[in-house]
Amino acid sequence: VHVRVCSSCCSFEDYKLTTEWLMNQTSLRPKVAVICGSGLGLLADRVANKQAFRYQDIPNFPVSTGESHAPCRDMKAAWCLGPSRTRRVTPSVTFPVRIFKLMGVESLLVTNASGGICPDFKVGDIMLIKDHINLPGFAGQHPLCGPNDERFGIRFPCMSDAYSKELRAMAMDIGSELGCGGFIREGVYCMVSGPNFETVAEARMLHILGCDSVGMSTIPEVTVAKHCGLRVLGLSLITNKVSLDYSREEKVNHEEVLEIGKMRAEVLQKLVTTLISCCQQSINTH
Ligand SMILES: O=P(O)(O)O[C@H]1O[C@H](CO)[C@@H](O)[C@H]1O
Ligand code: HPA
Repeated sequence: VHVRVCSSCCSFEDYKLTTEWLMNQTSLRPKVAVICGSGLGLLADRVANKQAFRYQDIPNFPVSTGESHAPCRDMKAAWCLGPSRTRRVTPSVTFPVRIFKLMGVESLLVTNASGGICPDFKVGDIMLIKDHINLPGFAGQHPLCGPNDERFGIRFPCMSDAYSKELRAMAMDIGSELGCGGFIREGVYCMVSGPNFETVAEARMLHILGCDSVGMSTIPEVTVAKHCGLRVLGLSLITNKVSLDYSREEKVNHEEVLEIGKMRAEVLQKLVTTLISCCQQSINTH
């Protein structure tokens, strides 16, 4: 398995080859792409007009190496990346994002599971990601490290508006129409590298830093998407409450994360499918 160290480790020709291969395999040209988080693979089941590819069949695509902490996710449906065995800090997770861009995608919907830090959040809430803190990025694990390819974007991209305000407003409206406005929130997502869940001291630090939820993914994809000019919407399902208190007995585990994903699958499916058509419409009318 060839694991790329950062997005610049692939040449533009590598990206082009993969794009051309995919475009020769399908006549579908979606404008919206979706990346599914842990336990959220069912989102792909509702995609109409599906054509599925296995990662290992796609030239240059990062291949998953195992059950956990693997560098990529399965491709479940057209321009819809299925859930990981966990995508995290390994930068090859961003390879598909540039392929989306070259294939004509304009908006990216990312979903993930995360632990709620904001005391007001409840398990099962859906947090629209308003902003993020890229902790691995601070430590030098950044998907845009290395030489910059101007054909994708500029050397020093602005990230202050990484998550589209317009798409967030659209998600809020759709959520209310679908009757789930009561558990849609907005907040700041923080990425840690994992794979362990946070200690109480770490969780307290994240709280002080202004994080509303914490997970181990998404920011590399969003950073690369923003760099190459995609509009991004991030939906984070709060699957557990992060312990900010030593007296709390409950212990978080991955099974619980997947379980809550299943519990919210139907609502998220409806939300995401409606969002896809509204995004598509807003692109068509621009
Ligand atoms: O971010 P996604 O892939 O949804 O997965 C989340 O769930 C896993 C932990 O249970 C971690 O990988 C965390 O990042
Ligand atoms: N911490 C980090 N990642 C997570 C969590 C969490 O509590 N829940 C789901 N993904």
